[in-house]
Amino acid sequence: MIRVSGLRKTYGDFAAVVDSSFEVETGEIFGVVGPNGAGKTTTLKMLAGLIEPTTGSAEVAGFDAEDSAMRHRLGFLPEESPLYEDMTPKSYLRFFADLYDVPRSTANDRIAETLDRLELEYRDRRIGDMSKGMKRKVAIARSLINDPDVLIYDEPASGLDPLTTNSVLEFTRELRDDDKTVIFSAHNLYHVESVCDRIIIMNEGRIVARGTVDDIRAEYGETTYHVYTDIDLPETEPTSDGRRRAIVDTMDAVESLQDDAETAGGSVVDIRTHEPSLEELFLDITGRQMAGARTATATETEPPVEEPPVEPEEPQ
Ligand SMILES: Nc1ncnc2c1ncn2[C@@H]1O[C@H](COP(=O)(O)OP(=O)(O)OP(=O)(O)O)[C@@H](O)[C@H]1O
Repeated sequence: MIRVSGLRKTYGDFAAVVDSSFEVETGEIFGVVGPNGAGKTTTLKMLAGLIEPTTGSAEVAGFDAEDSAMRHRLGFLPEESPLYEDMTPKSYLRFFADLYDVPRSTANDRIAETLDRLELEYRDRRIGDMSKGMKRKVAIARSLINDPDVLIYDEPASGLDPLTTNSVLEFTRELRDDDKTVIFSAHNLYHVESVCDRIIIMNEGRIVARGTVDDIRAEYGETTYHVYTDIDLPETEPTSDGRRRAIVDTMDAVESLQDDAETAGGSVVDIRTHEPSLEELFLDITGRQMAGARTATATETEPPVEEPPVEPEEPQ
């Protein structure tokens, strides 16, 4: 449904997106994550045909992203989406339906169904008098008014209360059942992990990891074992609930702790495996890269070490 190949965007000498390639299947929810300035919004805008790539190509729903025909197959929800505050949700959505030439009766049915699914209350209220969560729901309904195949959601649930956040995330998950393809970008990685089938992690314009969260965990993460003892050992630290715990990364280390506890007259009372969350993987992958970049820069800019002058050898 989406095919991105060698996409690159430069502003003068600065590369915001570098050689980005990925594919997204129909019905998939595909996450784009990365730290501030990683190139996520630039990527989403190139997919939405709002920014022209410097090189490379993006194909969306069978069209080149720059082809205006693609816009009819796309619903784009930008991070900031100002609405016409004096309109009611219904009149606002009808207005957008007209722009897409959706017949009035189809539009009315679609608006009612989408607002029902989003559980939007007070539909006759002026948008300007609505809460932030209600406004976001109206913007989401707008993204669906043309019944698009592809949705691009940039921070759909940012700044919403937990209840509204859950409802927006659940709504996004359900889009999969309608065979919609969703590109989903958010800084809250628990949201990303709970919604997305596959993700890319971007850093400084490049894709630095890709796959399911499990794939990324298998490639970059490390399972650790949290071993609790009923006796104080040099390897253990006190926990906030008054127990003693050691964190180790091999089963041999777990067995060695069991031996040490028994030798000291105690025992291991609990062992828990800990798989890194997407948040931990993200911090590890991007943190490692930034540390690598710092080391490289330091090496490049370090002044050459001055050699002590070589004393001429005394003739024998
Ligand atoms: N029009 C522009 N001119 C110059 N630089 C730009 C322009 N648009 C974006 N950039 C730069 O490109 C880089 C990537 O920006 P982008 O907005 O894509 O990042 P992002 O990953 O979406 O970040 P955030 O999470 O903060 O929204 C940033 O360093 C940004 O300053």
